[in-house]
Amino acid sequence: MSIQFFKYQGAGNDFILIDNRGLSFKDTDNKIVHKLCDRRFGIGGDGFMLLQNHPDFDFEMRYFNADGNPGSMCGNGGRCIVAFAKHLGIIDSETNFLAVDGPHYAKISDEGNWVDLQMIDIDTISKDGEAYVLNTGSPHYVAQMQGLESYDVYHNGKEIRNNETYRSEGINVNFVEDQGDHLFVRTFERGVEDETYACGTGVTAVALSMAYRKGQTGHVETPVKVLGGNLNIKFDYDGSRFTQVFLCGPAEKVFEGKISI
Ligand SMILES: N[C@H](CCC[C@H](N)C(=O)O)C(=O)O
Repeated sequence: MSIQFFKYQGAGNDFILIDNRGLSFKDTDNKIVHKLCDRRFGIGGDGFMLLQNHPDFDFEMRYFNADGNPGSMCGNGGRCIVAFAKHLGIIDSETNFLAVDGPHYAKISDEGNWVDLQMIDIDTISKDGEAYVLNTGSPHYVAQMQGLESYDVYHNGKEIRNNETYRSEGINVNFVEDQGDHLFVRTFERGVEDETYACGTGVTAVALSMAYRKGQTGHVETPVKVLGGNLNIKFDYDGSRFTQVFLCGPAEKVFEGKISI
C-alpha cells in the first residue's frame, strides 16, 4: 500500500504528517511508524502524526515518537499539525483541536507558517536535586548550566533519562543556559532517544521553571534559542499557577511525497 505523507518542521523538530481523515492508515503496527521515521530506511522524523476527524473539534492529533510508540504531547508537533490543517483547508486563522493531553487552542498567521499554540495550565513543579521536574503535556527535567554550547547533551541527557528514577517511564531532559536577553536550551528527547534540534513542551517547561525559580509573576514572555531556531513562550503566573501558556514559533512544510508501506 502506498501512502501520501507531508514532512513539516518547527524550529528543526521534524515530523511526518498523514491526513488520516479517511482512516486509511492503520496505526496498529508501530514498526511501520518507526521505519518511516528512520532517516536512512524511511522518510526521517523525530515524530509521526495522524490528523483525524473528531466530532467535537476541528481535528484530532495523534502523535507517535520516532521509536514507533505513542508519545505524550508534542508542542512543536502541535504547531506543525495546525499548519498542516490550514494547508488542508480544515481551519483558517484559529483552531480548537484535541491532543493526548486534552483540548488545545491555536492561532496561525495568514501565511500559515507561524503558530501560537496554547499549552495546558501547570500548577505543579517539583525538584530533583537542583533540577526542576514538571509535566507540560510531556514529562520534563530541567537543569541549569554554563557552557551549554559545548556540553555533551547526548551522553548526559541519556544518563539522566535512564537513571533509576526515570528509567521505566522515561523523561525528556533539558539543559538551559541564561544568555541575558534569551535562554539557550538543548534537549535529549525520550522516544527519539537522542538530542533533537528543538522540543516545544521542553522549552515551555524551561521557561516556567525559570519564572518559578525567580518568583517572576504577572505576564511573562521568554525568548528561547534552540539548535534549530527561535521560540517564544508567553504565560501568566500568579505565584502558584501558570495559565494562558503559549508556545509560539515557526512551522513549515518541507516536502511531500508517497511511500510504500
Ligand atoms: N518534541 C516534542 C516532545 C515529544 C514528546 C516525546 N518526546 C515524549 O516524551 O513522549 C515537543 O516539541 O514537545
